[in-house]
Amino acid sequence: MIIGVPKEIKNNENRVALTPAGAKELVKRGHSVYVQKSAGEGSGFSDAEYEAAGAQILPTIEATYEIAEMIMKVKEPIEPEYKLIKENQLLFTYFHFASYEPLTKAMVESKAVCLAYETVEKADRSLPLLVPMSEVAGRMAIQKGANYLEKPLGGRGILLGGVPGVLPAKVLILGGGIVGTQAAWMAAGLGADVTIMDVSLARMRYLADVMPANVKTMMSNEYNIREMIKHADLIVGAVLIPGAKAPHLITRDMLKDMKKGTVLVDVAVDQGGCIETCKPTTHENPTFIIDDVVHYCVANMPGAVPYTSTLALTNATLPYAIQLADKGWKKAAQENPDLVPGLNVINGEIVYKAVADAFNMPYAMVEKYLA
Ligand SMILES: NC(=O)C1=CN([C@@H]2O[C@H](COP(=O)(O)OP(=O)(O)OC[C@H]3O[C@@H](n4cnc5c(N)ncnc54)[C@H](O)[C@@H]3O)[C@@H](O)[C@H]2O)C=CC1
Ligand SMILES: CC(=O)C(=O)O
Ligand SMILES: [Mg+2]
Repeated sequence: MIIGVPKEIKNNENRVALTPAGAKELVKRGHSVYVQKSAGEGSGFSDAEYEAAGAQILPTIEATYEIAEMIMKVKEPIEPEYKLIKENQLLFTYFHFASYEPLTKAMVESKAVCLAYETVEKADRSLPLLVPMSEVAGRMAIQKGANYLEKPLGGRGILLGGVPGVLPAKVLILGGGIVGTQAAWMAAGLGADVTIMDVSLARMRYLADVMPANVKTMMSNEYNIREMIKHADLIVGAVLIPGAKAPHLITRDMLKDMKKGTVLVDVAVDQGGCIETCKPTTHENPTFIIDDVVHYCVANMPGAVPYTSTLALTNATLPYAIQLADKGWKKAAQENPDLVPGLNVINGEIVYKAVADAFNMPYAMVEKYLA
């Protein structure tokens, strides 16, 4: 198969979808790998390293899309890329369709095959291609939150761990999945007073077992959330309903009940956000303030730590990329059920129900393409 790896063009997105080591694995199997010039630079991989691994370097993004049967990317295509995508081309990347209707419509119109990292799902319901980036973003959420709690950046001016004789900050985490768990470990390690809210009792039982004593769990419902936000210094949004738009657990009217200088880090912003007032921001302009509450809503947080993120992401994606390249998407999905829910759009039809529902668009059963 001919594989193309374009350079990411989203603001401060320094990750790349394939390392030289990954390129070598694909080339060894007889595939042709084309990497756009300097695509790996932000992650510390030179064009020469890709060439040494058997890949070929192309000068432009246009040439990379033009030649490829499968495009391997990190972030969802953004507007300038829409016109480069070809009918029947396989796109293997994050999409987060339910949060952005123009992308969904553009991919339907392209008649490409969109296989979304974030909805590839194993039999145990885990999301193997989301997990590594959620691990990164969960850990970063506390680094960022601690930073923006500083007074000159708009925060309350409170140190997460406190000091002897002064109480630590209160960290509230909405959603105790991968992001929430990693955020809790980091905040707890710094000495904060942490509460994780989730709707899954089983998950909270697990968390109560493994977390240190400064992490508590609490059922997530509107009543409890309204009470807890009054006392929180840092709130991390980390809920997910796979493929769907995130529910708004914190609504506009709740901001007035928060303390001045509270910091909100809505990691779930890529699925639309679980805080109503959160709108996607960039690493260049990561925050805005509403009602004296600092909002941090960067949709590609791991892009800022590409050395870690590119390796973590490609460790997970490469085995699936190899199956797709060896067999083509249809046979690969027939033989590996993890890939089936990854299919979101095929030949102009939405085949992932939560995406179709998000925009009241028509939905086709994916099975029709796998027969
Ligand atoms: N902004 C960024 O750069 C990044 C964003 N993300 C996003 O972070 C979000 C969370 O991802 P993961 O932790 O991997 O998901 P996950 O599936 O591991 O965890 C989600 C948790 O939310 C819980 N939940 C669902 N409804 C809830 C409710 N009403 N109240 C409280 N909890 C609820 C679930 O029970 C589950 O434990 C996703 O939207 C993901 O795409 C992930 C990586 C990077
Ligand atoms: C998961 C995701 O959206 C990211 O890593 O940017
Ligand atoms: Mg994202």
